[in-house]
Order: sequence, then structure tokens, then C-alpha cells
Amino acid sequence: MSEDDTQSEEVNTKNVQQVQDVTSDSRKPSKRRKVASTVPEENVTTNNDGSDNADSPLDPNHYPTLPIFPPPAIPNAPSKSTLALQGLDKALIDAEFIDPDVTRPIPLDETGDNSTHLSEKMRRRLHGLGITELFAVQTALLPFLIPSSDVQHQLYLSTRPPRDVCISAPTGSGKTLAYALPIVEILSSRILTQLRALIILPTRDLVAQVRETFEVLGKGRGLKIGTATGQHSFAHEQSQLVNDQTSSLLGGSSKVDILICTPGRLIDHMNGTPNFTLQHLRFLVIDEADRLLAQSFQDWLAQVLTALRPHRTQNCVPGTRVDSIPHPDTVSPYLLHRLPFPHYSTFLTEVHESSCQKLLFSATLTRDPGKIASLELREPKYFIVQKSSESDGQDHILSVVMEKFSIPSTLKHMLVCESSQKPLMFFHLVFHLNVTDALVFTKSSESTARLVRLFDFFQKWRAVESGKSLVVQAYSSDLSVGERKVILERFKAQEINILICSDLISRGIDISHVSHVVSYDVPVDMRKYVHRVGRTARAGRSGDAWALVEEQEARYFKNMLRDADHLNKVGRLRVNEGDIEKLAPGYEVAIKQLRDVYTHSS
Ligand SMILES: Nc1ncnc2c1ncn2[C@@H]1O[C@H](COP(=O)(O)OP(=O)(O)OP(=O)(O)O)[C@@H](O)[C@H]1O
Repeated sequence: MSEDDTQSEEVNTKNVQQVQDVTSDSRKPSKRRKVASTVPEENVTTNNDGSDNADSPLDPNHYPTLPIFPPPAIPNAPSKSTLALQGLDKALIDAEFIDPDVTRPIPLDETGDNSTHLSEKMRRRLHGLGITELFAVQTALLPFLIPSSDVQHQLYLSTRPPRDVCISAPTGSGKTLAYALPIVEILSSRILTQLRALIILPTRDLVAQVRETFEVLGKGRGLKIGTATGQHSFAHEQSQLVNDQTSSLLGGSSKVDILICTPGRLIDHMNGTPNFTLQHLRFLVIDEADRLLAQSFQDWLAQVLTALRPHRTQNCVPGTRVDSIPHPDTVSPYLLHRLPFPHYSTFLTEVHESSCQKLLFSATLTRDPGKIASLELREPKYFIVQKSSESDGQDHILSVVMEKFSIPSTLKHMLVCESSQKPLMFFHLVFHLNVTDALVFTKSSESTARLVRLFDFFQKWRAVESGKSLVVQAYSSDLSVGERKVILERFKAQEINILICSDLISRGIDISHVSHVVSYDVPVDMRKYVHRVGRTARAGRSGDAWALVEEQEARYFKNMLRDADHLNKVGRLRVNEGDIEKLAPGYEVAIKQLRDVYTHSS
């Protein structure tokens, strides 16, 4: 070994020593020695000079044993539920689930258990209308919204501002009564007419329907109900909503207690009707909330929220005409506040808080935290009407977050898979399977018009054979509001057998005798599907939903149903070739006539 080698040997030994110092605790016996002592004598090799190899750098035992770190491993992936719950609104996690089959009798006399919190007058009225029990959503909401009898007469709960409420309940489960009953009951104690309840809906047809419900329930209660949809001239609506438009009155001047409206027209009145004010609102109902929240028209939500805020002129949404908003009057709910007893607040220190309670309803209520946050809800309480078998344990909340909406249990889905022969399949449903009293949804108003024409031509051919024909009508935005109203009334009166329509009436419309819903063009999202099929099987009745799926759409449609856990409820209908062949000649005639019409009109 050269001198250099010896030096490098020394350096190496030093390095080893340093490693040893770092890796071993000096207070404990050295690991190296401990390891060496465990080596049996006979295994220790001896060098030529008689020294043993135990301390040689070549001996594996010479080096200290390095601490053992756990082997690298892939951590367990968070469960789907854990991921879904991340960033979720706490109120949604704490949601109260209600079994859709729960009902509660409405007692007639005072002696009965009145856990409904309804007044005797209202209970009698409901019995008169044939409503003798509350549906599930109503059993939960009425006791929550209607104060017990001791505070019954307080319109505004200034010391306890009410909690806001979000309700997700299936189509046809009675959500309208769930808010209309508490509003009529609570507002009946008012003395002055002020705008206290504002109900916002996405379409004029729904406004008309909800108005009817309020009028029936509020009969004899002295409440004034108004609507604003743009169906009448702006000046006419103004004259229906406010008493005085000539001078600026403290606190505004309302002619109505309850206003049912579409968002666009509401904004028009907020900005353009003198003395129209939301400052006395006790209830703000947003029905079909997910659809309305998706509409950003004139930033309507931000404008409404600004109008509800005390000192709103400082937080005004750009575009709002501040000078058009009447100043709060001295009895405005803005001046009611949580009194911090025993500390009496002064005018300067008191915290103004709106007494308006927000109620959000939908069969497909959004779970999007961003959208929910934009509503500025106060301690929101969620009620979700959903079958417990559909949502057990952790899957319970998961099914909510993943937006697996409930569909009425009485509904039977039938899936008809066909490609190019859709019109023939439709005629087969109508003429062989007796699908009438039906709403037939197409993808657009043009498709609606075309299908109605084709159907008429086909019927003419068929009438020659059978002598019997059905009344089929189109219902879409191509028609004027007045025309649509007449058609809807005729359909309700069963003078029209089949309404071929666009998605204009896929939400909210309540027509009890609809026994079939046909998706002639299948919807592209589950929300739309849920609302369409929900036009039948309402209020516990039965109904059928049919989907005519073209072959190239079948995979997508099935995936959509599978993702929503509904695929197993859908049966596939096998069609007898012979049945279709019988209809084919008529279809050939009809399609030729339709082609002629479109060729001549273009
Ligand atoms: N307690 C009840 N007893 C009997 N019928 C009821 C009761 N509550 C509601 N209904 C009826 O059930 C039908 C459906 O109610 P409603 O239109 O409020 O449903 P919905 O939940 O709003 O449905 P959608 O989500 O489709 O708008 C209506 O005809 C209504 O009169």
C-alpha cells in the first residue's frame, strides 16, 4: 500500500466515523459494536498477521446499520365521499332527509294533534279542497316555517331573524303548497298592505299556475295577490302594483301583499316603477331555483339581494337606479334588529338586519357551493326529500352531492331503441299502445311544428281506415302567450289528447291527468329528463315515461341514466315488426306531404 493509499484509507475511515457519529446516538452503545458482538466467534475470519476482520472496512459489520425508513407506498386514495364533501357547504352536510312516503293527517277540530301549525280556518279550507293530509315535504316545512301559536301574530321576528331554507324534493311532491301555506298563514296577520312575499318563477305559465294556488288558499283572508310577467303592458302592471306613482313616498306604496313574477319583469319594476319597494319583504321564494340561478339576466339576483340589504344605496349593484328605490320608512323591517339585551343599542350602534326569509325550491336543487354562496343565505337549513334505500350511510350524502335526483317511485320508464324510424315508433305508441293524455317533448319549436304536421298527415291517412282521430296540438315559444294559455286550458279540459311541446313546459306545470310523457328527442342532461318525466306520476299517481332513443344516442343516454342510478328502472320495449309494417304505408304518405309543404314554403 502506498503512502497515498494509506492517507486515503485514513480519510475514508474518518468519513465512516463521521457517518457513525451522525447516525448513532453517542449516549447509547455503538450499533457497530452491538452488531459485532452478535457475530458468532467461528464466523470471524483471521488475517495472516493474526488480527481478525471484524473491524475491517471490508467487513459488512464494520459499518453502522442505517435507520430503516418505511418502504415507499402509495397512500390510500380518499374515498369518493371524502372528495365529494371537500369544499361542500356545511348546511348541505347537515341536511335533514325526509322519507317521501311520510304523510301527516290534517286534523279538522281543535282537539286533534295540530303538529301542522295550521290555523283552524286553513285546515277547514284544505279539507274543503279535498286535501286531508300533508305530503312529506309539507310535514317538514310547515312546522319549520309557521311559528307555534304563541308567536303566531308576529309578522317579523326581529329578535330571531328567520333561517333561510333550501328544499330539494321530487317533481309533483307538493312543493308549491309547502311554501304557499306558510305564506298565507303568516301574512294573514298583517294590518297594512305592503309587499311582504315575492315569489320568483322562470316562466309566465308557472306564474299563472302558482297564482291560482295562492288565490284558492288565500280566499277570505284579505290578502292581495299580484303578478308581473310582461304579459300586460308595463303601465298596466305598474297600476296594479303601486297606489301612487306621482310622489316619492317614504316606504313606498304597495297595492299587493304577494307578488308572483318572472325575474326580468321584477327588475323592470324595481328600476322603473316609483314607490315599488322590497323593503317590507318577509318571504323571498325562488322556485325552480337551479334554473333561475343559471339565468344571469340583468344580474337579477344581485339586484334583488341589494334591494333587501339595509343601507343598500351604499352597496348598490351597478345599473340599479338608486334614486328610484324608496327610502325605508320607520316601520320598515330594516329598522328591526336583533336587540342585544341587556345592552340597549343606540341608533348609531344598532345592527340592521333584514327580516326577509329566503326559500329555495327545486326537484333538482343545485349543490354547487359557488351558486349557493351567491344567495347570501342566513344559517340555511336544507330539507331533502329522498328515499332512504336510495341513500344509505355515507352514500346518503354522496348521492346528494353527486346530484342523484329522485324520480317519483310510481313512474315506469320504458326505453324504445330505434334509429331512423322514430316517427313510426311514435305512431306505434299512440295507436297501438294507447299513449294519449300525453306530453311529447321535442328538442325545439321547429321540431315541434314539424312533428305536429307529420302527425296530422298520418292521421288523415289513418282516419280513412279507422274513422277515429285524436286532437294533437303544438305548444312552444312560436305561439303567443294568449294562444298558449288557451291551448293549456283545452289540454287541461281534455279537449286536446296530445300536446307536442318544446321544453317550455318541462318544469313545474301541474296537469293531473297527464298519464304519459314521451321524450321524442331525448334530453341531453339528467336535470331536463327529471323535470320532463315529472309532468306525470304527480302527487302519488302513476304514469309512464317513454324515450325514443336513436341508435347512435343509445350509449350516451344509457350512461346518463346509469350515472344517475336510474338505468335499472328503465325497461326496453321490443317492438313487433308486424305492428310497424302496418303503419309504414301511412308514414310514407305523410312524409311525402310534409316534404311538399316544406319545399313550397322555402
Ligand atoms: N297534501 C296534498 N294532498 C293532496 N294533493 C296535494 C297535496 N299537496 C300538493 N298536492 C297536489 O300535488 C300536485 C303537485 O304539486 P306541486 O305542483 O306543488 O308539485 P311540485 O313539487 O312543485 O312539482 P314540480 O317540481 O314538478 O314543480 C298538485 O296538483 C297539488 O295540488
